[in-house]
Amino acid sequence: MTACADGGISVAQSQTVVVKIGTSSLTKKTGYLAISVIATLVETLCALQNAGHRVILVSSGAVGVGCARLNLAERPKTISMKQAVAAVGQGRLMRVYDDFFTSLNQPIAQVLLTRTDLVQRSRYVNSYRTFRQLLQLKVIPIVNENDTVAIEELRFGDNDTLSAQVASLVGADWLFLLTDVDRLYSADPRSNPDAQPIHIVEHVEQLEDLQVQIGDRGSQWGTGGMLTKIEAARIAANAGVRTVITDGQHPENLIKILAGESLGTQFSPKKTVANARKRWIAQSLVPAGKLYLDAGAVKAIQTGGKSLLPAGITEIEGEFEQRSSVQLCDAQGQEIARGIVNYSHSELAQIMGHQSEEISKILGYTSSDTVVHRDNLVISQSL
Ligand SMILES: Nc1ncnc2c1ncn2[C@@H]1O[C@H](COP(=O)(O)OP(=O)(O)O)[C@@H](O)[C@H]1O
Ligand SMILES: N[C@@H](CCC(=O)OP(=O)(O)O)C(=O)O
Repeated sequence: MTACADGGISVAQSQTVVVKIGTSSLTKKTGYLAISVIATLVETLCALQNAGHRVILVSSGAVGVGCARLNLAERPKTISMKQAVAAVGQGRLMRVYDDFFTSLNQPIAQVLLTRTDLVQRSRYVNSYRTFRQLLQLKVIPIVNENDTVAIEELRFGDNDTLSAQVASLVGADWLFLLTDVDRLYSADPRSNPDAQPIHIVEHVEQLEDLQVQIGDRGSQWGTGGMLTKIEAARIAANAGVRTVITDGQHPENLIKILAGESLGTQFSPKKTVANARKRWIAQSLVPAGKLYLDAGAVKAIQTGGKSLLPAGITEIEGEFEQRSSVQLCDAQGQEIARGIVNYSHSELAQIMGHQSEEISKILGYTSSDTVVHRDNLVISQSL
């Protein structure tokens, strides 16, 4: 990759590209499919695939298309209704994609994920292998959340986050978020006509300094608005993926952006990236509890790169088993790290504040000298 004079990036080699398209771009105000957008999207993805890139499409639209099919005027409010409507829409959506891709002789695959699929390490690795195999077969996987079976506590909830997790899982080079605005603005351009366009974001944290106002409400059919797109860009940047928020009405712009044109808002990836296992701990696992630490333990973890010992724990919150993910917090409740625990909450209640040598006397056995080993611990600032 080389930097262009206008700030864009020019790409010569084969890249792994994840493209997410939102409901607001796939459907018209009437709720019916935006056929010309889908046709251009399909042509663009096939062109990228034929140019030697590996392509994954994350497509929303199951709920929106299901609503149109059932003549519902607004997005369902109850979970069971949403799940039923998504089941109607997902099949139709894939039928349309298959017709378009087949006319360009491009095989596709449907991959429906729930958050649980990425929480368990073996399923996470298995999902990675499936994507790798599909890409080797030159198939374009089309991913969506498995809305019909996902339970509330273990949902991605929005496809921006899902697409970033997929980009991190497969080690993508690019994540494109296609939406109904052409880029990020200093405020929601729908309600602020004076909002200023933002072309490049070197660090996601910089948005706070720039005082960018991010509406959390999406369009009529969209889910997360800009908030979830920024969160997706943060997850992707931490995984070394470059994110671009760009206009869903013009999917053909993807080719221009890959060729170096500066369109949309580009988020630079981090230069040093945590390894895949640490990213899985920080981004895919859902914390089941909190451990509050004394100042000495906070310092040992934050600056000393040490494991967490029982002596440094002052309080435990939540009920969890061994090998669960927990948040490690300072006395003020601020998260400083995340990690996988070697003891359950009831075991920790007995050994907290004690020296590691006392564990076997208190519990009658020792699973480990550490509560969270440093290999299973990720500092929050680093991600
Ligand atoms: N700072 C901002 N810059 C651009 N758009 C914003 C901003 N804050 C909120 N938005 C809103 O986010 C919407 C896109 O989110 P959403 O409707 O969820 O899209 P999608 O269906 O593509 O995921 C835009 O239509 C816009 O009104
Ligand atoms: N999984 C849902 C989409 C959820 C979602 O994030 O929607 P959007 O904000 O339009 O990208 C569906 O297929 O309807």
